[in-house]
Amino acid sequence: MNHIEKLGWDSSIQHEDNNKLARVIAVQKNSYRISDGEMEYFSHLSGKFMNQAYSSLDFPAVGDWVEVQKLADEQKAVINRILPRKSKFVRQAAGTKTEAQIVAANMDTVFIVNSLNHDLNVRRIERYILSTYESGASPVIVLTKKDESTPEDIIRITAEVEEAAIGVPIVCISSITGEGIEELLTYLPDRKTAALLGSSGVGKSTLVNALLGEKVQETKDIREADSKGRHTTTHREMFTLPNGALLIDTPGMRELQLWDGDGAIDTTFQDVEALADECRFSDCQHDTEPGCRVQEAMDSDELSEERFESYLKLQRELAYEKRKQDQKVRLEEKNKWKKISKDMKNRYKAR
Ligand SMILES: Nc1nc2c(ncn2[C@@H]2O[C@H](COP(=O)(O)OP(=O)(O)OP(=O)(O)O)[C@@H](O)[C@H]2O)c(=O)[nH]1
Ligand SMILES: [Zn+2]
Repeated sequence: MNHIEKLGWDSSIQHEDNNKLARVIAVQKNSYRISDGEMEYFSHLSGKFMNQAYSSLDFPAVGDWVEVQKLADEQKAVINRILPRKSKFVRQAAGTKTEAQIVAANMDTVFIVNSLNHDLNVRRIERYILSTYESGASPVIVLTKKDESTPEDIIRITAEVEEAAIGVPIVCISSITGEGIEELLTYLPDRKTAALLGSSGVGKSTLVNALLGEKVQETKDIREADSKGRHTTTHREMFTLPNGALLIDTPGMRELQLWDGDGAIDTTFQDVEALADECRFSDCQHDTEPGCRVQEAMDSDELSEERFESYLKLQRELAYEKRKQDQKVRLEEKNKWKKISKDMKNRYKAR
């Protein structure tokens, strides 16, 4: 097997020189740790790359495949470009600015991690499922801390989640006792990439350690004892598991804003969409129209009102985000041309 295949490279994709390929395994402040499956390199972006990067989405993220120039003796490399992404999980960065951030790239599966024992919010899970479909990956729901939950709680919570996650696998695990880990591994085959996503404290890093069989990720208890007061996973990283799968750990997200929404809402809310298809009027607003199948389903408790509310809310939010993005794209396009024309003027002056 080729070295880069160990990192999940799909060898059916032709590349002029496999020796120039590497995968981003960690993003630090101004550098990227990359691997070619044999060796790790500290790398930075080439000048040309920097000149052509206009938005945060143009910069490398964990899981990205990059084309590089290696300086093997020094374990350093220069990144020349990012290869097209087959999937990417995008979220709005913290703060108020509309700046998108890629949390993980080129993953096959997203593990939506939630803890069974506190603060489980099905509406938030719906949001994550939607974003996962948007990302181009398949969702799997992981409910952690099974060892701290009663069998009754597990049954009740799983049923609740099932209702909001139609067709999405659900796995209950404990990283302490190892329960459910075997089942989870069936979603983590050799050379496939998965990303762990979920709020802070749900047990992502503990799971990584359990899967690796060693402590590589600092977990909360250690961090709390740490006098420096660090309290979140500071560097997200990609790990190769003993079975050959690749796993991306990400820092906990407080909130998840929606990004782009093509078709993802239909998949996430296929039950609601199927009902809506049966309304008498094709432009039914599911409000007070006669022959509304959605209202009928809510009256007979076939569909929960909370789920329908959530559907409407996410739809509104998507429409809002879409407008905001369109505006941003227009602005970026304008700035890009401004920059290009300035570059040209400078070059002209230099002659
Ligand atoms: N009982 C029990 N506790 C767990 C389990 N998994 C994680 N924990 C505990 O939950 C706390 C948070 O776990 P972390 O792994 O640090 O959570 P995280 O999701 O990585 O958090 P961030 O890095 O902030 O995103 C720690 O105290 C863990 O020991 C589990 O399966 N059972
Ligand atoms: Zn209707």
